[in-house]
Amino acid sequence: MTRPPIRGLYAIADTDVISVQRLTEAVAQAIAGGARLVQYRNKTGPADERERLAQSLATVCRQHDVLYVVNDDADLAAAVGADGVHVGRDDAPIAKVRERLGPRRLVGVSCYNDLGLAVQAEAAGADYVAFGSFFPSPTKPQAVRADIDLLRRARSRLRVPVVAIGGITPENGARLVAAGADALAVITGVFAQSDIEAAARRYAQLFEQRTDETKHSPT
Ligand SMILES: Cc1ncc(COP(=O)(O)OP(=O)(O)O)c(N)n1
Ligand SMILES: Cc1ncsc1CCOP(=O)(O)O
Ligand SMILES: [Mg+2]
Repeated sequence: MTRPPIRGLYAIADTDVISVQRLTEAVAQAIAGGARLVQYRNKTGPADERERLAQSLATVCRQHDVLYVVNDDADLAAAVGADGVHVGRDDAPIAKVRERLGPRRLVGVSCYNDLGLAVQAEAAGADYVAFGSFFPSPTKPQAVRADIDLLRRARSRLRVPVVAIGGITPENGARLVAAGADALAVITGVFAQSDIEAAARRYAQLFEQRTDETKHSPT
């Protein structure tokens, strides 16, 4: 089966934002709203709970043919049959993760505001790179800030898909898509909302229109 493309709403299900009791249902709602990728981000839970939830989200994502990525932990990603793992500067190096997961699973890499890091990540075998935070993030207020122009430069320099993250709303997200973001990674804007499905739909709609800056009017 061919894998869906890395494009659209990338919903990050963070257990600091959504309770473990509601997590699986919340992810199902985000998918119903149009999320095309899901990441499981659990920085604090005990090991048995982390694994149980990782498995539960794997099942929901598989049922809906949505890409499923585990944050930080390649062993957990492999254990639950996830599509891939996302790693940053405090996590295992790309080569180690690739060795652990083999050639078929996705490896996503945080590149913050650094195009050079992304060029290196692509050369090292990353399947996508992520930049941000583009806006103040309620989840990671101390995150380094990235400039929207970075997306344009990344788009023209890289072949791998480019993900934007950090404080993204349906309003400010349109500018990121227009500048070349293939996917918008969102926590608060989806999972801290009372109607998760409706919130997800507003992001998904940003990918339904052709918003890129090369768009031209008919002559
Ligand atoms: C899609 C996406 N982009 C960036 C991050 C951040 O990863 P990292 O820098 O490793 O920070 P933590 O999320 O682990 O705190 C991400 N998780 N997903
Ligand atoms: C994990 C991460 N890395 C940079 S910002 C961020 C958090 C994004 O969450 P939110 O969508 O709530 O700003
Ligand atoms: Mg990490």
